Amino acid sequence: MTKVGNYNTLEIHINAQNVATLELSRGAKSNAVNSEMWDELPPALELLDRRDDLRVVVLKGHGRNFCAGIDFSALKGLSASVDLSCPGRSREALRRSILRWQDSLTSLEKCRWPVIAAVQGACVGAGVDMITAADIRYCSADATFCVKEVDLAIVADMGTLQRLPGIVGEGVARELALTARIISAEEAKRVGLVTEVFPDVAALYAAVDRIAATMAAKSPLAITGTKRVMLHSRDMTVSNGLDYVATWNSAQMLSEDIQTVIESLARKSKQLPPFSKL
Ligand SMILES: CC/C=C\C=C\CC(=O)SCCNC(=O)CCNC(=O)[C@H](O)C(C)(C)COP(=O)(O)OP(=O)(O)OC[C@H]1O[C@@H](n2cnc3c(N)ncnc32)[C@H](O)[C@@H]1OP(=O)(O)O
Repeated sequence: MTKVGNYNTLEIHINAQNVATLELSRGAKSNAVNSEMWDELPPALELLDRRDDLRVVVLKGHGRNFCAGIDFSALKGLSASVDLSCPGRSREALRRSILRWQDSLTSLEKCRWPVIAAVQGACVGAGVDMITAADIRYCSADATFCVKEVDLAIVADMGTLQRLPGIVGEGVARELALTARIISAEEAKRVGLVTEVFPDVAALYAAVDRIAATMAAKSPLAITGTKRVMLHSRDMTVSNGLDYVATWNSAQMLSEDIQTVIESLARKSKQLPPFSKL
């Protein structure tokens, strides 16, 4: 494991399979997202995005809970930071702060490498925003999920209302967002918020390591292209998505990775061949 970057609220390690672990490291505060964490996420993900040798990012939370949502100090700081002498300027400043924090979580989507969220304990508010921007979600049996914002008298504005319907369906997303009901790991699996539930955190992390290693062994061109095309298609019509992937593949299908796979299949090899870094 090699540690990369230097952050106060995050820890990043990269293992021998080129899988990065991005850990929220405010365990003592249930990984509540303070203003420093909002600021540190984009450069951390840009650093991972830039690395040609990487293959997968695993997003974890240190300690008992995955993420307790926005740190109440950041929420207070947001309104305290605006200049109340001019309502127009105040609202413009607030809007820009909200957009900047939205971008912070969207950096999980912008990272070309797939992001797997591994959730234990509580995942609340901004924690749900965060995992809905990941590509795949798994959890341990003690995990709970809550779209908490209406209980704080706010409209969720960091991505859950936009991304959750595509993951669990419109009806379930509305029920969760309008009631702020806490759901268990089992219910999260039933509604499709997570793909699998593991008995405990050790089993969760072991399984995620295995899954990440499997993905890391595949063609990085195919993996990054699949993430990009699926994100593009999510926000487009089917015909627009098909057109996009035709253009994408006309640029990618001449890759040496495809030749390598075809040669390996011709040798009747049971294993994937090694692929060079991007
Ligand atoms: C522009 C707006 C942008 C973003 C908006 C986002 C909206 C949201 O995120 S809404 C959700 C806000 N979060 C919450 O309401 C959760 C509050 N916390 C809890 O309910 C619980 O702490 C828990 C997450 C269920 C975990 O419970 P437990 O395991 O019993 O731990 P605790 O002892 O309660 O907490 C440990 C430690 O963490 C501190 N902490 C927890 N949450 C927050 C928080 N949101 N902000 C700041 N600090 C938090 C808690 O105070 C404890 O610290 P101590 O120093 O030990 O007191």
